[in-house]
Amino acid sequence: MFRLIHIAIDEARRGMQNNHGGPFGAVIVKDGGIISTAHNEVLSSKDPTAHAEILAIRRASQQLGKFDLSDCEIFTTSQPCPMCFAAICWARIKRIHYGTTTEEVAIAGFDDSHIYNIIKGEQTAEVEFTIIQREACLELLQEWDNKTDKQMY
Ligand SMILES: Nc1ccnc(=O)[nH]1
Repeated sequence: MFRLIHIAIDEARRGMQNNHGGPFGAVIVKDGGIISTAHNEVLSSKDPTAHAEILAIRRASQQLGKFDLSDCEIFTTSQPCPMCFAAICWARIKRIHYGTTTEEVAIAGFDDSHIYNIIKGEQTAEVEFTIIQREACLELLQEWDNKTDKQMY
């Protein structure tokens, strides 16, 4: 348990020292064995979605050859941001072990809490939403619904 979070911390530190991104690391574990490790690579990969948890999920899925990680747990140095939490939900990971909280991460300059507040309806997003071509997009959904060989995930 402690060993696994320390692997995430070491990974985060390595990424931070190499200027790959912020101080974040993650490890995905199955039956006590490490499936993947990752650190934040937002800066080095110029990818705003390259959070440690996202990269760890991608690598674990590749490693295990499946998108369902319900038999895995994630160890992450900080409480996942809403994007990563959503990715963890899509991956069906059932247990998150984290070190620092969203509030502590915000103090370090990484403010996930405002996104959580937007989702909770406590703050308005600085993003505009407009609905366009709803009928055409509904048609697309209907096509999926009618598809007989679809694979749900
Ligand atoms: N929990 C996290 C916050 C920000 N970036 C990350 O990679 N991870």
